[in-house]
Amino acid sequence: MSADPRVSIHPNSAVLMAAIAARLITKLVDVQDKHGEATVVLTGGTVGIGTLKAVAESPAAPAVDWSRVNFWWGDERFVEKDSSDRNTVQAREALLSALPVDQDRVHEPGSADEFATAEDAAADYAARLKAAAEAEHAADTSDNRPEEAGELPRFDILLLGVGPDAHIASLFPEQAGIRVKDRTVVGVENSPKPPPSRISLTLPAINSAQEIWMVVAGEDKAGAVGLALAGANPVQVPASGPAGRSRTLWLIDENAASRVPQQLIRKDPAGA
Ligand SMILES: O=C(O)[C@H](O)[C@@H](O)[C@H](O)[C@H](O)COP(=O)(O)O
Repeated sequence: MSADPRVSIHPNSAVLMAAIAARLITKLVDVQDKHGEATVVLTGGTVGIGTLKAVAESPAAPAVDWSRVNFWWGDERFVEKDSSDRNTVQAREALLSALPVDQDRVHEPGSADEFATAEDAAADYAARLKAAAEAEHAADTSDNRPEEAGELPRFDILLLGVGPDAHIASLFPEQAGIRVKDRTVVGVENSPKPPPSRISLTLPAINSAQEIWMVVAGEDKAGAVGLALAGANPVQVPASGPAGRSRTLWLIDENAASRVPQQLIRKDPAGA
């Protein structure tokens, strides 16, 4: 389990999204130098999508070999595939359609015109994650190759937005999804944030990631951020649950940081 979460505070949401984009580009280049490819788990939401737009506008974006980036989503709305409500549609419009990505490496969760229920789409997404884990395991020639492939491929960076109610992905306070420990993906039928039907990685799946970046802006999130950094129970405060294997980074603006007790602001060692 990673050390305590680190916090990097930026003056406003525009600077925050540009800074996250710069970090993401650099991190993807570093991971590709080490592994030959990189895997990022994207999030929906204002900051999540705004960050992708900032990547698209960055002159440094071509430094990443986008044909060797694997894209997954932390959650998705269970609606028609081409609906503007889809996180994947918004991600394609913001960034992916402008990049030379390998479509075989873009793993979109299922949609309502492909599956009968969110639960069916969740089972399919879990199966595809497991297949990716097995392919990665088979290709691993390193000395520290694990015995078993496991259920999930290596997630190098996993981005998470946070709702005003402290939800992450589509895991909401006190709902069944945040309590699931024995599955990687769940269907959600009663999301308080519309649309109601969704697919979500579970907290154990989220916490399999090497690095988790919590990307949050706005005064309306300050309470959730304060409770999460104070270590509240993840069932009541899902944003308190994420803990990356090597790093958990809160990338927030000053408004979102406004109700975090100063002693809980453990600066990111690299500085803001
Ligand atoms: O599908 C979704 O709705 C998102 O994945 C969700 O978890 C989002 O990240 C938060 O609700 C924050 O969204 P905002 O940044 O727009 O408040």
